[in-house]
Amino acid sequence: MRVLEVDHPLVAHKLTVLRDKTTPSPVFRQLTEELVTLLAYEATRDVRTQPVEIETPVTRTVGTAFTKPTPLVVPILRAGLGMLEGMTKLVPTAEVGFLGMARNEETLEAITYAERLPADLTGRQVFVLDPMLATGGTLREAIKFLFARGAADVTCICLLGAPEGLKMLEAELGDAENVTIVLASVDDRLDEHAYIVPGLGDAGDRLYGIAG
Ligand SMILES: O=P(O)(O)OC[C@H]1O[C@H](OP(=O)(O)OP(=O)(O)O)[C@H](O)[C@@H]1O
Ligand SMILES: O=c1cc[nH]c(=O)[nH]1
Ligand SMILES: [Mg+2]
Repeated sequence: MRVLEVDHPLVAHKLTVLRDKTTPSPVFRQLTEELVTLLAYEATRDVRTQPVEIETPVTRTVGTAFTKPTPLVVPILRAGLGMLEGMTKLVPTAEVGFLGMARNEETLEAITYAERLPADLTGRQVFVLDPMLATGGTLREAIKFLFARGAADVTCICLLGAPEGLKMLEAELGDAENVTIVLASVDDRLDEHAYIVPGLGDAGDRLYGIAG
């Protein structure tokens, strides 16, 4: 498993405003989108491409095109939905599948309540979007699910991660060369409720309001 913490002043600045508890939802949504676009630039470095011959107004030349089938982007509902627009802006030809998952806040177990993905993901490159990697339970289940469907490799784009969650994923998937986690920051720790510290609070609530 590869972990890439993106070190860039634009990312650091936007993340600081995002963390601020006085930042209202509309600004939070806008910043999330902008951050994902910056992270996606790094996360797509190994996207599969092939040479393609084209004609410019001047001459014929060989350029680069995505290899088919195109990448599949999977936002994890709810909070991951706030990252979708930022990703598809950069990769507009990507297909999009959905996973609805929620962490039980008492047991911390991740449950899957919705799934709309191609039945066969054989050979597909998959980009998972979820802003928070706390205990890592949600991403572990999502990654397992995608490999069970045949995905070739999985890159998770997150805003924040906790060392505890990364350690757990490393222990479970450490040998997997086809898993990459790209984050804006690896924070300090989890608190007693398994919230990321310093974190940004509940990403879903800050994007969309309090869950029922
Ligand atoms: O690493 P974990 O400990 O599993 O926690 C992280 C998960 O918690 C949040 O979702 P949540 O369950 O709050 O659902 P929501 O997006 O609907 O708010 C977050 O978006 C992750 O999916
Ligand atoms: O800090 C955290 C942990 C889990 N889910 C969130 O939205 N935030
Ligand atoms: Mg939530």
